[in-house]
Amino acid sequence: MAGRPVIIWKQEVQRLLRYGELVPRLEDALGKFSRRDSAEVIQPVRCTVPLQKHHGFLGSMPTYMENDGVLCTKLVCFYQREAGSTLPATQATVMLLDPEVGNVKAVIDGDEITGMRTAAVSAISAKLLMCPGAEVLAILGTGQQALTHYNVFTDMFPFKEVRVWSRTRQGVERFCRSVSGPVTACVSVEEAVRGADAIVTVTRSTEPVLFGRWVKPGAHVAAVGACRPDWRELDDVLMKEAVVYSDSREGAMTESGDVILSGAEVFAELGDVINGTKPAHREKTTVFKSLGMGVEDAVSAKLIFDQWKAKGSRP
Ligand SMILES: NC(=O)C1=CN([C@@H]2O[C@H](COP(=O)(O)OP(=O)(O)OC[C@H]3O[C@@H](n4cnc5c(N)ncnc54)[C@H](O)[C@@H]3O)[C@@H](O)[C@H]2O)C=CC1
Ligand SMILES: O=C(O)C1=NCCCC1
Repeated sequence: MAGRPVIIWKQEVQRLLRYGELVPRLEDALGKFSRRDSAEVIQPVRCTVPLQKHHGFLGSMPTYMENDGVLCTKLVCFYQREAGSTLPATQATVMLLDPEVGNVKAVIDGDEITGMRTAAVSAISAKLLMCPGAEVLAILGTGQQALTHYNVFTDMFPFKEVRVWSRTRQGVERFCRSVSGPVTACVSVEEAVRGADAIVTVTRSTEPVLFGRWVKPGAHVAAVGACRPDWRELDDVLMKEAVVYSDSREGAMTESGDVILSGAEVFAELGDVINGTKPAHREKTTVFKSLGMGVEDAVSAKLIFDQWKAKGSRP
């Protein structure tokens, strides 16, 4: 019989997961996903159950990577919170299973994984699609994802200025206090994004907050929020003018209001660019529409579990 699953809590995940190791594994996983070889990766579009009374959704994200011996699923609840709510926008748990026997090997806190792997994939999109010599980054939103995006973007790229905008002054002030590097607080989205080379949208908005008329031609946008078919963060002008990339074409066509409601075409997946089967249009305005994928959680969970076994849990 299989032993009991190990439980890996948030502090352990924070100790074990490092962008330097995570980013190359995510690039590899995105490439494998886009090859659509079912002997390599099986990852359906997220199955979502509405939690109508609570204005939320339960998402189930199973993934099997046969050659890597990884069987994993994430359960994530995400909500449309009232302005001012102190409850989290998302809560996640990741389970790593033994594909041969079927037992759960590890139950891992999913919040840190979701924060770090989402930001790391956005940074990969910028690595592939942002114009060379980018100097200004703008972040719209000041929650969990804003923080992980700030950390990995400033780690991977030499921005001269990072601007941040939130709906509330308190949100921006809290964010500025929580980051370890320089940041410029902005009072409007327009002020934050005018002239920016890279823009990250990490809000819970269900209406467009970023308008194409403010976006510098050639800028790269990583659009992370609005993960329901009737939710928006970007307007039609931006969606139609930009070359649109996504993590999963099927995911974008099923879950992204920005893609579905604007009628924009998804030009390529990030994995297609990584595999060299589609070009990276760095010279054009680009949008990476992120929905989040099970393969990203699966490689993160394997990395954490392998590290946990090698280094042991903290006494
Ligand atoms: N693409 C992906 O893989 C993932 C996407 N997400 C999505 O990313 C977004 C941000 O997530 P977290 O940072 O965890 O949430 P959070 O609740 O920590 O932060 C959300 C931010 O959005 C702001 N906000 C809320 N309503 C707004 C509105 N109507 N207009 C403008 N700003 C508004 C809040 O003030 C806050 O600054 C959410 O939409 C979430 O569902 C989260 C995880 C993974
Ligand atoms: O991939 C994820 O994890 C999520 N994506 C969309 C919103 C909630 C979490």
